[in-house]
Amino acid sequence: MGQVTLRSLRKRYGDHEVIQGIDLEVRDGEFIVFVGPSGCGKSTTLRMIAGLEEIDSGELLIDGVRANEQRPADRGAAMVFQSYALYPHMTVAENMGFALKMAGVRRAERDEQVRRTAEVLRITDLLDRTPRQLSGGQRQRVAIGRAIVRKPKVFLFDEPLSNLDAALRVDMRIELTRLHQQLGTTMIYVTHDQVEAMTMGDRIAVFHQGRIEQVGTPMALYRQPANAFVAGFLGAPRINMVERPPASAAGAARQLWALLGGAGWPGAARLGIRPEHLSVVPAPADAPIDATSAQPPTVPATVVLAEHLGDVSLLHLQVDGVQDLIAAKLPMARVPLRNGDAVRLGVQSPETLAFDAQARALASHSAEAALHP
Ligand SMILES: Nc1ncnc2c1ncn2[C@@H]1O[C@H](COP(=O)(O)OP(=O)(O)OP(=O)(O)O)[C@@H](O)[C@H]1O
Repeated sequence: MGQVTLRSLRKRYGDHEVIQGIDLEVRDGEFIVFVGPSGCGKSTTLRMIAGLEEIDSGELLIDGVRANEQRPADRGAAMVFQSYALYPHMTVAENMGFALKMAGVRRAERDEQVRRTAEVLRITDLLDRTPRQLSGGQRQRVAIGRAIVRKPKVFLFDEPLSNLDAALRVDMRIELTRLHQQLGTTMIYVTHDQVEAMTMGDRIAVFHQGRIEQVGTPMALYRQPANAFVAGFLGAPRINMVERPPASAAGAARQLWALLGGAGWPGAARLGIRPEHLSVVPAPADAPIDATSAQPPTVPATVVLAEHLGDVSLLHLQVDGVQDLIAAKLPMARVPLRNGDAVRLGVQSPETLAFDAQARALASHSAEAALHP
């Protein structure tokens, strides 16, 4: 079993309350990702679960038993750090077997467990090396191996991939996901990388300023964020946020609001649309719009920056009277668009999100009808 319950958890450093009452139920066998910007309290929460930080108030339960006062070694949690924290003078095998040695496990049994774990992680040929003789990715595997041999109820990962280069991070993401499927052990994984969160977690907890904003599956958070912060944190490029235009705004700004279905959201202060839900076609900005045409409506825009990435193109567009640039993500444009080109911006998929003045998401109702009356 490896169920972790946080009840009204709080932590203060001096005058600064860095954890402001966190409630969370991590299910047995789940891979949950804590994600959020730097300083939002992810690591502190993880360290309180590990027993490396004291809990000021609230309750931590592991498998239903209060763990606030338990020593770290008695909690059944094993932590893997960003810095690997390997003993430099020990071999890989000694590093991996050290915790078992301290726990008084006999040599033969220790060696057997280290051998089996090394096979799972495919590092058998590295067992006699010292950490200095390993690459970053290999060191990280050893650090994970050292946690596995202890057969913990819960793995705690603190940004374990952030010292690796981009290609290796992708490999290790796959590796860790595979390991989770193989072991079935609860994993709590801290990262500020939204791609890791989206691809690895059964569920994601989005942290912000010492609180959890929302917990849910990656797709639920992506498609039904509770507020503008969660909507903006998941997804790259970020979701486009368009403020309700004042009556005096340029015609294009009001057209954009209408294009996004603003009429269906009387209480909305702003609308959000993801870059992949927009469409862009080349067009002279001053071409007359045929009001009787059956073509879906579009808005004139100008390409400020076109990034052609091979598979997709990212276009950053200026719409007259709209403060922020609008990002659109398209399959690599057949007609290559260049900086300065005039285009027409449309909506490909009617997945607009709406937020009130307090940045809370409004429930969807007639927005789709407004987009396609
Ligand atoms: N030992 C400490 N003493 C004082 N303040 C601390 C201490 N540890 C963390 N903090 C503060 O607590 C807040 C939360 O830190 P924490 O490390 O949990 O954030 P995080 O979300 O993990 O950020 P990062 O992604 O940058 O690691 C920050 O404002 C940090 O400066």
